[in-house]
Amino acid sequence: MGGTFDPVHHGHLVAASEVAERFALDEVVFVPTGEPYQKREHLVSPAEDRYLMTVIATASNPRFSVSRVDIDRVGPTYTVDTLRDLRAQHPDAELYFITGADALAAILSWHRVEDLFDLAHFVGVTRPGFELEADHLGDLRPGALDLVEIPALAISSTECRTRAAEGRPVWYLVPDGVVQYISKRDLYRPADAPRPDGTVRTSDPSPHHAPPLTAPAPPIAPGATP
Ligand SMILES: Nc1ncnc2c1ncn2[C@@H]1O[C@H](COP(=O)(O)OP(=O)(O)OP(=O)(O)O)[C@@H](O)[C@H]1O
Ligand SMILES: O=C(O)c1ccc[n+]([C@@H]2O[C@H](COP(=O)([O-])O)[C@@H](O)[C@H]2O)c1
Repeated sequence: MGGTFDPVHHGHLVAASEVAERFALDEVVFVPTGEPYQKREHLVSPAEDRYLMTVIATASNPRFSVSRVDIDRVGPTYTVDTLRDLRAQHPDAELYFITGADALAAILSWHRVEDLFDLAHFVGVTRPGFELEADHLGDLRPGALDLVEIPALAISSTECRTRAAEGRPVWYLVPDGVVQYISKRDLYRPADAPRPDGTVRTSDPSPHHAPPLTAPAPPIAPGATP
């Protein structure tokens, strides 16, 4: 399952879990994008932060793992490269690529879309506010896509970022460890916004690499804002 995961939220996790169950998948590999070129106009958090949040969010599920293939590749992230790299790492695996209805609607604009369906079977999951239609693939490859109805969770990373920026809670939209990571790294808050302790950040979080996590994040009581 590819995504920008800025931050990863329960909509992503439920989608992965539902598809894993439906297709009896052995493993779901979350692949945070390196350079999500179609989101360039927005400010995207450093790849290492998005990677670490995804590791934290998936750690409790033995069937979930996180791959660095996209964040370690230089240049715009294209799914055709993601799938080729994963295929090289797992030559005997049957690959499925999980997308939400919104991403699926734009799939014809993806780089080398004509090659994608040789590399993986595509699974589109329902998402509140978006139509899920096989027509989005045009007549590229009949049978290359399955559509799966999942429990509707109207959660988006945009909403989580907006809430965090405004000092509103993201508890229960994202896993607890991700709430703590957002707080620890001071993600999404405007640089001049006062923190809960009254201090003001003097510089943005490092643009490319998060500092090593040498100590666990201090516990934050539910109800406190990140
Ligand atoms: N609530 C959800 N339900 C189902 N699928 C989702 C949901 N949120 C995201 N997805 C899917 O997960 C994948 C990764 O999404 P992404 O990381 O861009 O999250 P997002 O919430 O869409 O982010 P943003 O709001 O920043 O655009 C995409 O295929 C997307 O369609
Ligand atoms: O290959 C492409 O051209 C392409 C264009 C847009 C998105 N994708 C992939 O779609 C997945 C979801 O992307 P996003 O931007 O909605 O987080 C992620 O794995 C992206 O790399 C891929």
